[in-house]
Amino acid sequence: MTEAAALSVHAARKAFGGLVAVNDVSFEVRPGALLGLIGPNGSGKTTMLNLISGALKPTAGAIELGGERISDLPAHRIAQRGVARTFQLVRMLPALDAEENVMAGAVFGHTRLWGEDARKRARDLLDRVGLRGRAHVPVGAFTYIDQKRVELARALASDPRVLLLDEWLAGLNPSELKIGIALIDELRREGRTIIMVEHVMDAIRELCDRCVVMSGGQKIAEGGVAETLSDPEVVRAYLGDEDA
Ligand SMILES: Nc1ncnc2c1ncn2[C@@H]1O[C@H](COP(=O)(O)OP(=O)(O)OP(=O)(O)O)[C@@H](O)[C@H]1O
Repeated sequence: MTEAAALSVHAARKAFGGLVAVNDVSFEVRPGALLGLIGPNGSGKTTMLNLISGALKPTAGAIELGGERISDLPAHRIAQRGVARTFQLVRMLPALDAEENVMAGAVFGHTRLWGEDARKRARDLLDRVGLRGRAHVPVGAFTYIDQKRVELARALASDPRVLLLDEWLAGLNPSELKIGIALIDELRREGRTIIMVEHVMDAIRELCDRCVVMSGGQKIAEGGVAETLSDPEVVRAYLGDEDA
């Protein structure tokens, strides 16, 4: 890897029996960059995020965070080193209120805070994602976009070095989508390092510095967004039927 990479993936491979879901994929993310990870359904994107976060162990290859190998570590250690994520299907503790859910991120993640410090961080982040005054509502009572906001706040609560967003914009209506894109844009502007798996191409075009395209487990293209999205192989493998 180059010295400057925040995260680097070296020939990562994940096989589920005979199915190679991620097939020797390599890429890097520079500090402060927002990388889009795109590709058709089943191309291996979520598996790639699972390898980075440690939810799955690579069959081969390695992943480094700031030059240190993390791919041998269990998921909770990777979280402590500074990788936080949101999930394709929101995962939270529905009986707990928003503040408690976000505090959980502060307590278990990278920059560990306790007690009042964690509570203050949680309140600030809830304000930040647009949930001022709703800290004590159980998240089970929230609308879908508001649950997504809580999940984002939870992921941010540990001040992660790399944030992984797995289709965070999926399922939002057009006006919610604008709000969601603006929120991610704010994170980008404040210099967060982000990898976003996303099918919403407008968001990829608007937000990402670069993108990596996967198809059938392999990386088929990588580069600046405009040039990558006009690559004939990308259009054939993905955009032809998804972005018409
Ligand atoms: N735990 C697992 N066991 C077996 N096969 C799996 C497992 N997880 C994923 N797969 C398979 O690996 C392939 C890649 O799946 P993955 O979810 O990573 O794709 P994706 O690009 O994220 O798709 P989508 O855009 O639909 O979310 C698929 O064929 C999927 O069925």
